[in-house]
Amino acid sequence: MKRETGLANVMRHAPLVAPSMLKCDFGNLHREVELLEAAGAQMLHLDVMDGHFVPNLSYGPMVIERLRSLTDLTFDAHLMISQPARYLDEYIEAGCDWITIHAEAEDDPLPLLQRIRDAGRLAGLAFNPGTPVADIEQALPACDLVLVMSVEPGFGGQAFNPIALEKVRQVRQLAGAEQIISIDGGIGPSTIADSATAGANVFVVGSAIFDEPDYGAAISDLSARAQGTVV
Ligand SMILES: O=C(CO)[C@H](O)[C@H](O)COP(=O)(O)O
Ligand SMILES: [Fe+2]
Repeated sequence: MKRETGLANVMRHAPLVAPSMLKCDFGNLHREVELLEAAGAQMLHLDVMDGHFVPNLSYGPMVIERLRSLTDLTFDAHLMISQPARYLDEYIEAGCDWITIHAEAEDDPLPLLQRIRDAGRLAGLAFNPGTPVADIEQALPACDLVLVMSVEPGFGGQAFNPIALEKVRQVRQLAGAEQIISIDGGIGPSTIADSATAGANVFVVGSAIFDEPDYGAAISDLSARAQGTVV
């Protein structure tokens, strides 16, 4: 199966639920990927943490490269790392399809976003709850994806910060209907519908999938809520 990295994939399937591999069983990654594929997941959100930009460590390009050999699902890499310019090529070579850097990690994200696009990947820019939309506005034309953090980055299982809803609304207004807007942190049955109404079309979900016994049921329920078919 050919991997789809283009915007068309999102628009065809929107809204998309992106399981966050921060909350999976790291001792059994192959099994987790199989379960997610069987559950109908179309992408994996890969949270890369360096213990410096955020106070937590997760995994890096070597683990992602091994995951790449296990699945054709779209890889949505969320780089919570300092100096992303220094490490970017490793994530490109590891097979990440969407690559998101943090606005707080780069004074001028434009050259990096361009490097990601030049590599044929989707270029994403993430920003924290404390960062105003005005700080990323200039970079919007260079972004295939804008990732609005609805928790402080670094850990799964945190409570959703509703400040993200207003930011999603602002980004949607500034960037238009075609923009991929992802929301990340504390997304679950009680927060996904409001996030969709605000204008998000990709929903990163860790706890609300991996804490559930049936990943397929969880993803179906969340997708239905995002589409407004469950109230
Ligand atoms: O980027 C992240 C944390 O920095 C994760 O993607 C996010 O927290 C997902 O986990 P949960 O749904 O449990 O909040
Ligand atoms: Fe994330």
